[in-house]
Amino acid sequence: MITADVVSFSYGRTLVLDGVEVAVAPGQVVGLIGPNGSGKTTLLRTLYAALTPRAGLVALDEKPIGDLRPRELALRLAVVAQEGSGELPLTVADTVLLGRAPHLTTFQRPGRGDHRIAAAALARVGVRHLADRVFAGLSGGEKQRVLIARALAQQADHLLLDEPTNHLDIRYQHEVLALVRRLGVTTVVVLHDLNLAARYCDELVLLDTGRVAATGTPDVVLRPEVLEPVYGIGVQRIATDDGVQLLFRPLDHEEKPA
Ligand SMILES: Nc1ncnc2c1ncn2[C@@H]1O[C@H](COP(=O)(O)OP(=O)(O)OP(=O)(O)O)[C@@H](O)[C@H]1O
Repeated sequence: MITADVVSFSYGRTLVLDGVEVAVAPGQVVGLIGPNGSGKTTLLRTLYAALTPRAGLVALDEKPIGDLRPRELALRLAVVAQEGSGELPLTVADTVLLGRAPHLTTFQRPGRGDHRIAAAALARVGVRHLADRVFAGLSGGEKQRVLIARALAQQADHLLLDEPTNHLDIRYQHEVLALVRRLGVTTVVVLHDLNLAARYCDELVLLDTGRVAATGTPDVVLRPEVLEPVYGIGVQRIATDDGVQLLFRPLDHEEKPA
């Protein structure tokens, strides 16, 4: 379980998170949604201790995250961040093997079991054929899938993902999020696509300029009266055989005479 308890954070004097509360129950997939600059990435970074809140507490199973040693944290929490993993001249196979590092002692090399786990992680995101390629030479979508494979190889019981569907084609947007759901690990995922959020998240946290504007199931949060004031866009909600779908229209356009 991961919780953010009345978390505030500032970059310099600018308050970017203001008393944010998030609680992710074991095995739950919680989506962080909200407009550009609303604080999603900043919140995610406080959840994996890359940023220290100015006030409030982030805890993993009720233990303050700041009290966990880096290796302990890496065994519990896998992260697929926006900033990627640098441009080290590593092969894809070696990049994914890095996910095994927290399971090894300082001078221990990955063993056969680690290679098997890394290969299985690559297969799960459909990029096993890229194993011998250099990571830096991959397309954006291929890189994204490899970074997700690295997180899977880490076998942590918490997973934090910042826009994991960025760069992915439509099929892999769904495959990756369906896979995340199937993993059954406690997950926080930043998503821009609200229809993906509707389909794959148990709960959503809607941020608006650093505050929680709404929280609850997709059915509760993804309503025109909730979304329109936050995003400033017209929202139509349609019930289909396949669940709720949202359609969007620019408000300005509608208000202007033809
Ligand atoms: N390193 C930084 N220094 C100063 N301000 C920052 C820094 N990183 C982010 N900010 C500001 O903090 C606010 C929240 O940014 P954040 O990246 O968390 O938003 P976001 O919701 O993830 O946005 P997006 O949807 O555009 O990715 C923004 O106003 C942003 O300009």
